[in-house]
Amino acid sequence: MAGTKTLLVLENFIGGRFLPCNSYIDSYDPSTGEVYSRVPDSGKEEVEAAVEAARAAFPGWSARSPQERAQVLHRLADLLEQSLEELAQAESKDQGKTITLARTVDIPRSVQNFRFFASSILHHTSECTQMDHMGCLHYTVRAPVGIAGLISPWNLPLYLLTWKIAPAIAAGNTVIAKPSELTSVTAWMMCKLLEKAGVPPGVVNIVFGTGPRVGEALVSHPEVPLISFTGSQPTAERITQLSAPHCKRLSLELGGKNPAIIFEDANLEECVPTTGEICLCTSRIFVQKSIYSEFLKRFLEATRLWKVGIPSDPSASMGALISKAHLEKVRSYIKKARAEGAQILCGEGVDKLSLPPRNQGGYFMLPTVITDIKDESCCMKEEIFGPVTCVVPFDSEEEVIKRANSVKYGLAATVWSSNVGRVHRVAKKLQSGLVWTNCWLIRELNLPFGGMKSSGVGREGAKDSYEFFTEVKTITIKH
Ligand SMILES: NC(=O)C1=CN([C@@H]2O[C@H](COP(=O)(O)OP(=O)(O)OC[C@H]3O[C@@H](n4cnc5c(N)ncnc54)[C@H](O)[C@@H]3O)[C@@H](O)[C@H]2O)C=CC1
Ligand SMILES: N/C(=C\C=C\C(=O)O)C(=O)O
Repeated sequence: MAGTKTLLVLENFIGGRFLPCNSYIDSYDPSTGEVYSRVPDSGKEEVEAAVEAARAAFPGWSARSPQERAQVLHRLADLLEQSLEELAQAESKDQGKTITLARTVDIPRSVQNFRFFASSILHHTSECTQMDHMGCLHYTVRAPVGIAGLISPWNLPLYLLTWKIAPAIAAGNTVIAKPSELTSVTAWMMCKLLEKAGVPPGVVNIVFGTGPRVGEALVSHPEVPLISFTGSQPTAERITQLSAPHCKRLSLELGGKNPAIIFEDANLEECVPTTGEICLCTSRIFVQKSIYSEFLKRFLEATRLWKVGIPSDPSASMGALISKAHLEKVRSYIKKARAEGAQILCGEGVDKLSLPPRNQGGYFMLPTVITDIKDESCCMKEEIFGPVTCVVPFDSEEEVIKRANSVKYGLAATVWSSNVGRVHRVAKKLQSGLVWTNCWLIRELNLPFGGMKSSGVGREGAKDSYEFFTEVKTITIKH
C-alpha cells in the first residue's frame, strides 16, 4: 500500500470525543480504484462505549424543550452550510458522484434535513377525546424512545444519514449512527461541527465499520430499542432477524425496481430527460406501442448526451460507481441480458468510455439501455442499482398496471400522461409507496416516504419520523 502516510484516517466519535480504533479498513477512491482513506473497523467494544455515552446523555437532552433542541439543529445546519463546498468535495471524492451533484443535491439536502426537522418538531400536537357520559377525558403524550440505532448506505451518504439523525435528536433521542464503510468521510467531518453547534457530548455518536461487525453489534444491543435502516433487502432481513428477540421497532427503507409508464398522450419533451444510483430511479420503462419507436429514439439520443467523467469535472453528468464489486455486479446483469437475447442499444459493451490515464482503474461505466427483454428476466425483476434501464412496449392501461406490479418491490413509480383521469386511476392501482405523475423526484418532506412490499417497512417524513422516534402513551382521566 504505497503512500500510507498521506491516507486520511477517520476516528469514531463517541461521547463528544474522537477515538482511535484497534483496526482499520481501507477505503477506495472510486474514480481511481486507489486506497485513499482508512475507516475504523469497529465492533462490539465501540458499540458498548457508544451506548454508555448515549445513555448518559439521554436524560439531559430529552429534558430540553423542543425549542431548545431546534436551536441546536439550526446551528448545525448553518455550520454545515458554511462548509458546503468542503463537504461537497469530500462527498464527491469518497462516493464517486459528480461534484455538481454533491454541491447541488447531497449537501444542500443534508442542511435542509436539520432545518426541516428543527421546524417540524415545533408543530406536533397530541390527540384528546372526551367521554363525557363516563366522566372521562383521554389524551395521548409522546416521549423520545431512548437510544436510536441508525444505519445508512453509500449512495447518498450524508443526505440519508442526516435524514435519520435530525428527526431522532429533534424528538429528544440520543443516537448511535453507522454510515456505510464505503462512504464514511462526510459523517466524520460533520462530527467536527457538533460541539460548536451545541450538541452535547453523547447525543450523536458515530461508529464506523462494516455491517457484519459493528452494524450487527448495534442492531443486537439490548439497550438500543429502535433501528432505522436504509439499504438492501437482504440486510434488512438480517436486521429483522437480529431485532426479533428484543422486539425492536424497525424502520426499513429498501430498494426498488421502479417503473415509468409512458402513455401515448405523454409530453415526451418532459419525460425523456427525467427517466434515468438512487433507490428512486426508474429501471423499467414501459412505453405505449404507438409512441415506442419515437420515445426510444429520443431516449437514446438523451442517454448518449450523458457525459461520464471524473467526479471533479463540473461538466460530467455521471461519475464513478461506488466499488469494484458493485461495478462487476451491474455489468453481470448486462451480460445476462445479452445471453438472454436482449438488445443492448447503447453503453456497456457498445460504446467506448474515454477516461484520463489516472482514472483507468476507476469504477466507471456508460449508461446502458436494454430492449427486447422479457418481464421475467432478472434485469426486469431485480434491483441492479446502476445506470441500466430496460425499455419495453405495452398495449393497454390494464396490462401495464399488471406488469408494473409484477415485481417484489414497491418503492416508486412515475406515470406520464396528459389524461388527468388516467393518471389518478393508474397512480391508485400501482403497488408503490410513491407515485410521481408527469414529474420525478419532487420531494415534499412533510409527507410519508417509503415503500411497500419488499421495498420496506414504515415511512419517514415529518409526522411519520416523529411517530417512529417517539413512544406514545394514552392517558385516561376520570373527573
Ligand atoms: N436505499 C436503497 O435502496 C439502497 C439499496 N442498495 C442495494 O443494496 C445493494 C448492496 O449495497 P450495500 O451498500 O452493500 O447495501 P447494504 O444493505 O449491505 O448496506 C447498507 C448499510 O447496512 C450496513 N450493513 C450491512 N450488513 C449489515 C448487517 N448484517 N447488520 C447491520 N448493518 C449492516 C452496511 O454497512 C451499510 O451501512 C446495492 O447493490 C443495491 O442494490 C444499496 C444502498 C441503498
Ligand atoms: N432512500 C433513498 C433516497 C431518498 C431520497 C429522499 O429522501 O429524497 C435511497 O436512494 O436509498
